[in-house]
Amino acid sequence: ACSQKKARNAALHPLWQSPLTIPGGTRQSPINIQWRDSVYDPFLKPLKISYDPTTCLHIWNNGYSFLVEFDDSTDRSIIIGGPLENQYRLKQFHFHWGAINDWGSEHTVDSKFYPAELHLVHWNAVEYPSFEDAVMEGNGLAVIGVFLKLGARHEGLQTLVDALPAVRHKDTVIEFDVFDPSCLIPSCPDYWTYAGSLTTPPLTESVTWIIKKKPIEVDEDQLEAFRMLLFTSDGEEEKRMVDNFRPLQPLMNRTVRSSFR
Ligand SMILES: COc1ccc(C[C@H]2SC(=S)NC2=O)c(OC)c1
Ligand SMILES: [Zn+2]
Repeated sequence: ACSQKKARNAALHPLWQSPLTIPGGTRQSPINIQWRDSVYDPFLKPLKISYDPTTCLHIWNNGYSFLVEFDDSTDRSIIIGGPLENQYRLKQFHFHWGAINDWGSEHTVDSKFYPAELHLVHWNAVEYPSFEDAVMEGNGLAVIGVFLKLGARHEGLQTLVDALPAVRHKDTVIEFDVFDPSCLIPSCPDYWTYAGSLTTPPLTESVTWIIKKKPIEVDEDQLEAFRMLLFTSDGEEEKRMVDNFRPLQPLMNRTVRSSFR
């Protein structure tokens, strides 16, 4: 049986060959957000987002997702307010998606999957000297999650989609020097927030999650553009980059708060 398990594990994408849960993990992500169990917190502030589009650096395919990375050497692109004690600096954003539209998001709402989910990753540069340090601290990171649903074409996303063929293979990168990711965040201020973790190794429990209630709309061609990316490097047998989301994790002793009634 253990050799069967080993064989099954070997069939998994490297992302999931490591343990799916970390021993002793009490605040793992993603989770299902049960709307009726979330608790309205009147003390939650509005989230303030101020990004400088010229801090955008490049897009790269890291073999798990495609990331748009930002110059985080100054406080030019930051978020503040919401559930956060400090301001946090934008480091990168990336997406998770499925092979088909029935699944793809990491978080679910009342057990409903969305076809994709955007993560905007920020780190606490007020208290920690580097992103790598912040990744190891309970209040080190703040990730804004935005659900993508099938609908109208998203013009802001299209500039990103047009660049994807150039990063089709793992470890390819292209310059991408002006992009304002706030165009990917719904204007509706409503969000849920909870204490969680990275959703890929090292799975550290360092993320304050801010999950926007309203999804953004993207069209089928834009989702298909995500699905033509590859997990594999040029010259390797092609494996389509799809289903790059972690399974749901137990809520354990956590409450999800909402910024709205
Ligand atoms: C070593 O530090 C890391 C490693 C991996 C990711 C990406 C994961 S975590 C997340 S949220 N979604 C993802 O796919 C990081 O992002 C903050 C940070
Ligand atoms: Zn992510």
